[in-house]
Amino acid sequence: MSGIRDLLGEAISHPMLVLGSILVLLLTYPLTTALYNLFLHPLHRFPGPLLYAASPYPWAIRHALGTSAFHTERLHARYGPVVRIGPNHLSFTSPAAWRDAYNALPPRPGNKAHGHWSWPEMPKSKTFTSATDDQETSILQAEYYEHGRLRRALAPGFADAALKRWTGPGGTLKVHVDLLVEKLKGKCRGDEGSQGGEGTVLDMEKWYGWTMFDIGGELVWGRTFGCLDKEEYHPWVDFLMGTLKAAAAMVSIIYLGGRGLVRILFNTVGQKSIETLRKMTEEILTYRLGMEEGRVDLFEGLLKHRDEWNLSFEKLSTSGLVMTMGGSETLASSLSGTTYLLLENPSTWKKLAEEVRTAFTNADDITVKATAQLPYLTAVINEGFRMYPPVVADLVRVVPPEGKEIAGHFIAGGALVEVQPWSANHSADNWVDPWTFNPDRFLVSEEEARAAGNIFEASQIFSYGPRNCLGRNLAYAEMRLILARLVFEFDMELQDDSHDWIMQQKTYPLWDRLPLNVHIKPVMRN
Ligand code: HEM
Repeated sequence: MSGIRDLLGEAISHPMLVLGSILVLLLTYPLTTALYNLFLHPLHRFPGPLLYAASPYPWAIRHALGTSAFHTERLHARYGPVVRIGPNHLSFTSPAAWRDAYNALPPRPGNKAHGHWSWPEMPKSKTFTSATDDQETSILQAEYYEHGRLRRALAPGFADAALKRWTGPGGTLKVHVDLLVEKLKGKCRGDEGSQGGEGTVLDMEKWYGWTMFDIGGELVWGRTFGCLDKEEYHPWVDFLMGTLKAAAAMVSIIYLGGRGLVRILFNTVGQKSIETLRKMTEEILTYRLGMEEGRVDLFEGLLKHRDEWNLSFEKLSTSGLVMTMGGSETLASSLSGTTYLLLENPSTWKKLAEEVRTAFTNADDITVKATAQLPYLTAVINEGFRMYPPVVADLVRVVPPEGKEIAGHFIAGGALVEVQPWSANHSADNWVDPWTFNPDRFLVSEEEARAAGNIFEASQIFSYGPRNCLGRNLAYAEMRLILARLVFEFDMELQDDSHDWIMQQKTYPLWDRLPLNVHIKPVMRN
């Protein structure tokens, strides 16, 4: 006994031996974890690169760098419709996966009452939705019961009656589209008195962004941000867009188990930014709260329940912020992406111009209702959504404890699963020539398209199921109105420096859009 004690004492007193033991321990843990992930983990049979199966680092690093969505698509092209992109993380591309992972779960024994303990839907992964535990939740992060309540409260703001009011004559949308067109014509005129016959080169990405945030400001906060007028982003919008990269990095850190570190970052270096955002939002929200009751906008539904549900100032701020970003940033992407795709494929622009310019002779006749009758315009929008989905990834769900079948595979409880719109929308399993911008594929019925190899159901850019996008109809209305009006008013040509615009960008997982330089020239009419 004393021999062993002596031996241990001698070992501990030898610094090299102590250092060596610590090193071995440090190496053993990740090594055994990697071996477990590769050979014993419940997901070990799913295909994917060994490094991604063994360790969460490769995915996390790519996510923080904004390259994970493009890379996941390449992995699907190599490994098929299901790929293991992290030790406990699967990505799917098949349409069935949308249904299986995002729909409400059917009632099952022990789950009849949909009580608090049950899993009525696969919940969103908190790694992706909540950076800290003390954050106020918006509809995006809210859990099942709170989510249902918030969704019901917000729904009237998205109903047809509200939509008609904004899109009709004198409505917010029309006013802003008129302003956009006037501004662009002004830019083309340049010198006073010129008719703008030569046109000019503009960064359309910015013009779309300014327009969409001005509309978003009106619909959520009751006033425009004045971006179009000033031709620059409002500081609040600028600030919010600047946080996307940091948010992606936070997700990566949490993915690696560093939630504690994120909390520390929030409470130290992040404090100044949080305080700035709080102050700016306070001013905007105070203005909205001072407006008359009973407004028809996206926020009123929530305000109606303010006292009943004891909604805090923070809670209202977070909700307004999420709706502004969700409704404006996404549409700025779609308008920019669709314009780029049309101009990169001039025959599609020509076909759309023919349809719009034949249907209308007067700009005032271009309404949401009238543009809904243009089949090629709708096909262009759907194909633009497919090829440049504004939310490329990160709609991650957690499999319930008992496990679940997804797209024909049994997945163990606790696994993270997702369908990444970028991958599903570029999969050759779902589309013929997936990298070709071909709006014609959307001109036929769903059955005919399927027979030809195009599965419409695979493109779910608004997500799927009870948590899908509330703003879908509004998004279509805005896309139709703005695209039709611009095509009616202007000829456009892509500048050389904007070719290959999409693939040069990063995703966080919203697009970090680059300037889209377009030569625009007003269409001369008698
Ligand atoms: C092309 C445009 C748009 C796209 C691609 C889009 C996409 C999405 C996606 C993918 C989600 C689900 C997010 C998640 O599960 O975490 C979502 C939710 C949501 N979107 Fe949109 N969106 C668009 C436009 C809009 C607009 C114009 C509004 C209006 C403000 C809006 C409001 C919302 C709201 C309130 C939710 C939360 C729904 C819920 O959780 O029940 N979106 N959107």
